[in-house]
Amino acid sequence: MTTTAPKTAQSVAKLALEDGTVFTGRAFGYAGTTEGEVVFNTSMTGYQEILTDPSYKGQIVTMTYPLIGNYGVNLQDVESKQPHVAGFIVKELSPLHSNYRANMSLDEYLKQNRIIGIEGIDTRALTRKLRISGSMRGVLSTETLDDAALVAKARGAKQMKGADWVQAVKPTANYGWDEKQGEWGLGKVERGDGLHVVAMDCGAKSNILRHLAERGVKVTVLPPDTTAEEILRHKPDGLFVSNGPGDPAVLDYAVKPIQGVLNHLPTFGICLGHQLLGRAIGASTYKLKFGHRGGNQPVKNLDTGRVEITSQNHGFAVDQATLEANGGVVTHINLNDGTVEGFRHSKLPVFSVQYHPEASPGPHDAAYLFDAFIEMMKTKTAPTGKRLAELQALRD
Ligand SMILES: NC(=O)CC[C@H](N)C(=O)O
Repeated sequence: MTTTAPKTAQSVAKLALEDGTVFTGRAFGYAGTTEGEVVFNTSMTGYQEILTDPSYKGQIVTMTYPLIGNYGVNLQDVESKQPHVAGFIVKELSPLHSNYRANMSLDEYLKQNRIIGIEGIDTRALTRKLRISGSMRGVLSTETLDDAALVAKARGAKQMKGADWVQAVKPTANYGWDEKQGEWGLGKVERGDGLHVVAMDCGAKSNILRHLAERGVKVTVLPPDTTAEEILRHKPDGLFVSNGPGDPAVLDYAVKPIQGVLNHLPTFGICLGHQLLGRAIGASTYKLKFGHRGGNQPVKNLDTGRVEITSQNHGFAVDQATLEANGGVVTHINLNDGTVEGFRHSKLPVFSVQYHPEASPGPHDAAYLFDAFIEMMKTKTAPTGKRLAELQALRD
């Protein structure tokens, strides 16, 4: 389907940052005013998966890749039911889109879902600012165009540090999941037929659950403010803790049930789930200066030295010293800044990664981690870095 966007006059939009910078561009998507933490993502494609990743709640995302929207939006590649970003910034919105699966343009999709966009600003200058000063609060507006008023509003916006955004995206009731990965095909995988996983949904990306279902695992999804008793009532073979938005340091209600089952259940966590598992064993978390968001983050397996290129989206990290002081063994680090990207517990069947093995968007290098989780449910032993590398090699 190819659509040429009607050439209507576009109205002005402004992005104001808390440091006083104001960018002026063209409005697209929905009209109005929005605020959030401004963060950048370096993925070249995958804007639809990024928009619908619940972990972006409360954040205005700028794409560093300069041309966005050329393949439109389809109704299959969503990571949740609707977009969650607080606003969207691109250098150039493609004036036409073309893809056999496209149902609509990015502009139409954002209008329908009430997401405000801005295009035509220098996203490279914006990203450099965020790298140098760190992520900043910002306001995106198509209505209030007074610079001083916008900057004042940005300075009053909610801080990401200390924010519980999980409440805004968590499910309200238990549900089952049976959608599979399907057409992408995973090649040789560890089968989990007959295994039952309880997944704690803090704002889970669909592709994580698809990866589990693809391997034959029965998945029961619970809200994060559950209890250890409720998790165990389902008689699962393992617990999975999902990704999600906001600051992990304030999510005691999600840490508590995890602590209650750690001695009973093999447990795997991704991103926020990794941070919550870290907290559950006694580690602390902290905010990174500008975080890691993109599809090309290099991660090193410390046991083998092997590097994988990973998909990431996080602004907080697990503190290495408190992790190691509480039985955590660091298995992976980020090669850009040396921060913790994965750990296992020295005694318990528990491991987790800060990055996204389900990709969506991003490379599939790390999909073997789902195989490792299935193996851990069978062996009741956390995988060493060496074993992870073996599982990875099986899929090369
Ligand atoms: N993708 C995620 O799960 C993000 C986790 C957490 N909200 C962070 O920013 O670090």
